[in-house]
Amino acid sequence: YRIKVSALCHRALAWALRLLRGRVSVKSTHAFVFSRCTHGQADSVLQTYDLYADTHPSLCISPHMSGVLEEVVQRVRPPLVLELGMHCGYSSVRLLRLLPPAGRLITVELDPLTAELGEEIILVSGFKHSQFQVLTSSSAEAIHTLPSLLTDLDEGSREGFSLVLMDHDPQQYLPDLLSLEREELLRPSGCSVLLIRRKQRDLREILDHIGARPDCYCIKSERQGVTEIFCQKGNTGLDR
Ligand SMILES: C[S@@+](CC[C@H](N)C(=O)[O-])C[C@H]1O[C@@H](n2cnc3c(N)ncnc32)[C@H](O)[C@@H]1O
Repeated sequence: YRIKVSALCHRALAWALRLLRGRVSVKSTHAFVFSRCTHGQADSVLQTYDLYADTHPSLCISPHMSGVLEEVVQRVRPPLVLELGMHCGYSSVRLLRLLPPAGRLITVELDPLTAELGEEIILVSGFKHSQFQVLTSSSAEAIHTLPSLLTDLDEGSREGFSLVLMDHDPQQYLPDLLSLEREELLRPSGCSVLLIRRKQRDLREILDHIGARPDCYCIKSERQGVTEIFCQKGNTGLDR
């Protein structure tokens, strides 16, 4: 009983602190993580982020969402991943940590300062530029530059992305998915697209579209605010 009360008190205190501290601050998130984590250790960087998010407002994906994300990365073992909405690099580090040895992440962030600080955190986590690339632009602009970027990669990666994480602007989810399809950037053998839902209505438009295209898409799972859709030309709609 005492443990339950103490856990409740901790949660109430964390909630009150987050409320008092108000808006999300990229600089304060970066400064906290940079100064307190053990440099070179991705696990320490993630733990420090979690500590920060306990008592400050944060845009990073939640621990439950992280669990779903990691499960998908371990299952898909993607050689090439696209992340739309890098923010301070929290989900980027979660992705990079579990990629196969030759795996590569391309991550997109609209805000230049956020992109710069997020990139520094990814480097502090011990990852190298041979493993990831940050594109500082809107997702729509980035997608247009991707075909030429992919031609410089190895043969396996040139086939396209086998995992895409969308956690940027929900109004862009559908237009960006359509652009990725048009530019033939999704791996023909199949691509998992993870959609982060923060508000109930976030996915309405994209899910309507997916429902109307069973030849190309199926919904694989919807858990903890993360929806996984599987895209494949000639999809039979059967569970994979
Ligand atoms: C919710 S945060 C992403 C959090 C991140 N996935 C994590 O867990 O650490 C959304 C980020 O997407 C960026 N963003 C918003 N609209 C965008 C767009 N159209 N293109 C690229 N980035 C965008 C924002 O600047 C913000 O940093």
